[in-house]
Amino acid sequence: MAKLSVNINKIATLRNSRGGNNPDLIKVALDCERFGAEGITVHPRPDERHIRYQDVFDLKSVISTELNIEGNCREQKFIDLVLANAPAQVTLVPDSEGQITSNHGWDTVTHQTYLKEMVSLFQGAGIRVSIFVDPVRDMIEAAQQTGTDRIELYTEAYAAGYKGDKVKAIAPYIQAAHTANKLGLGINAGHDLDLENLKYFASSIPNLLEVSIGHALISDAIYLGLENTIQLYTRQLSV
Ligand SMILES: CC(=O)[C@@H](O)[C@H](O)COP(=O)(O)O
Ligand SMILES: NCC(=O)COP(=O)(O)O
Repeated sequence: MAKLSVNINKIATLRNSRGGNNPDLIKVALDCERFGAEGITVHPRPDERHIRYQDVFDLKSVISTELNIEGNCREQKFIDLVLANAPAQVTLVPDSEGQITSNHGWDTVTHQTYLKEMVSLFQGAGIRVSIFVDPVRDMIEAAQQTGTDRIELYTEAYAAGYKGDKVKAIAPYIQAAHTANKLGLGINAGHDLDLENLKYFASSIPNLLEVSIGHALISDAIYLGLENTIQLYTRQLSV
């Protein structure tokens, strides 16, 4: 069964909107674990508009599940943050400056030499590495050449297509998973996964190891409560 890693960026966004400590990010992370999440994901960005760099240090010292730090390794501050905290996993995402949210995977063909260096740097510090990619065969094959442990499939296109034609929407992801499995790459996935589209994704992708979910899960928690919501999401994964 794939693990659920809860992305708590949105909790930090809410907290930062008033400058105080409400909601308390650390308490929410610990509660996510208590309610059944098997990992905590954060995606700090240089403007610290949601997760602050200090949050990562604070989280690392208290959480007991896997910490997954996502972000742009072109930023030296990001590299330093990851190395200083040695999370279970770092996910390399090619954010451009000022981007509202992630909107594409790495071009692992063009940037293969650079990514190889990054993978080796983080693995040398004992950190598992995952590279955020679109479900495209060439990108997955080139990702494997970097020495990465895993890929994270960028699921925005799946989520957008799910309502219209879910069979068509999942097809490139199944192909991508077969390629990754053949190459011995672990498979994570994330972006815009929600209570409606998660079960079909999880049951269609062979050897899915982890999903990271933030926006929809935190939004659902407003109506359903955090404990109930996390349990509903983990239930979708038990396929
Ligand atoms: C890589 C990815 O898809 C997520 O980490 C997403 O970027 C979350 O970031 P926001 O919460 O800022 O949208
Ligand atoms: N890696 C994806 C992630 O952490 C959360 O994405 P979203 O659920 O906020 O779209």
